[in-house]
Amino acid sequence: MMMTRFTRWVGFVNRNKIVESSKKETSFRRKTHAVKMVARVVDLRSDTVTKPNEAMRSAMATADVDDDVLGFDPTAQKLEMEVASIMHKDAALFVPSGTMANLISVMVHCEVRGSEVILGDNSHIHVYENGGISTIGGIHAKTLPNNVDGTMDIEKIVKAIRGTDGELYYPTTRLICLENTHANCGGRCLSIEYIDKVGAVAKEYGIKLHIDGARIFNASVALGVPVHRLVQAADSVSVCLSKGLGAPVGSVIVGSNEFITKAKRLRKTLGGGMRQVGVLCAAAYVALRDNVAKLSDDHKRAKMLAEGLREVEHFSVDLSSVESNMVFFDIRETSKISPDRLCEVLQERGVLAMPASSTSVRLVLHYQISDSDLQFALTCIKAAVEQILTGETKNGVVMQNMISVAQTVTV
Ligand SMILES: Cc1ncc(COP(=O)(O)O)c(C=O)c1O
Ligand SMILES: C[C@@H](O)[C@H](N)C(=O)O
Repeated sequence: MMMTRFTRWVGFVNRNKIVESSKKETSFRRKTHAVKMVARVVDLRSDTVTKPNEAMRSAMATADVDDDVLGFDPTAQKLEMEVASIMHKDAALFVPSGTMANLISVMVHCEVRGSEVILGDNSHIHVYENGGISTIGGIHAKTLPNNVDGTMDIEKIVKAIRGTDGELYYPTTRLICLENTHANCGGRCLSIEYIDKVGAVAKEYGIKLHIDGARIFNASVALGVPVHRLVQAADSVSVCLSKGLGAPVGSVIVGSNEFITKAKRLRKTLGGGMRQVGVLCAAAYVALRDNVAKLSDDHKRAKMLAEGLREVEHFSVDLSSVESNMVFFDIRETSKISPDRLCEVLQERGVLAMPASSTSVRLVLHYQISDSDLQFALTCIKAAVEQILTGETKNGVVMQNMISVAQTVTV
């Protein structure tokens, strides 16, 4: 399960981060720190790894701010109005994370005790958000199988809906959650037709539709559909600005005025009411303004990467599944190469990647990955496979791009 591997892998990367030795050496070499530096790091672990660019930092430094709890922060309000307008929804609310955005959205829709939400068994809300909708929201999750394209069978959704007129022992379904693009299904895009059909089911049964739109702009660009049309059927959407758009922090929830009013109160309850939050919103505004247009390049590079990976005989890549900025590839068991080992060797070579399962690896493109980074990563991947197959030891290998720099520090 990616979650377990993901957590383990993050721990591995942190433990092995090549950092300047802080220990003052007492030996004759004490004036010298041997710092193993990797001259270049290409980070393909996720699109959450982007760092704020100069325009974002400058906007943060000069942001017009005020107390967003006692009144409103002008920059937060500007961002919220912009996102609401783009999504063609009444209102919007800035929150610190996509996880909180989803939790608040589900809790508002399912505010009556005994509520049930229908969601995918491979959805981010179900797999990676600590079960917050249950542990904090007291909401019952009814999971349905996610298909490889990120959808859930509509017939199964209809069958799963339990109304207020149900048996005394049934919870009441009040919400359906979709995810677009779908992270664990390889960044696949849910079509307008599918979303509209699910929306029609929700309306027919008097329940709500929430879209986890952490990468909704990726879906919009990949499908060539305006984002507001893609979310038209949704009662609420959580939009991550800190993924492919590259903001350092933050998501925005959009919905009706009534929904956002309730969401704002719940955000405070959950500790998400922030004071001069305009510092963060200023960067998010730059991300929204500048980076949507760059997403198509990420998608192109994802396809180029997938094509390059197909040249490695031990890998299998389904090119048709690469619809946005993610590439998942399988490693053939006959190769005896494990995803963990491959990612470990790649890290030594300056490429960061994430195991997705016991047989697959995930690579995620973002606007801070260049064409040259892509070629470098492919070269390192092929070299890493060769290294593992030939059993060369770490010491015996001239680590490509690995340099040792003796840094003399006068103590
Ligand atoms: C599909 C999806 N939804 C929600 C989230 C949660 O966002 P955050 O990490 O900001 O809590 C993520 C990843 O982070 C995601 O990939
Ligand atoms: C793993 C997950 O939480 C994160 N959203 C990612 O896709 O990297």
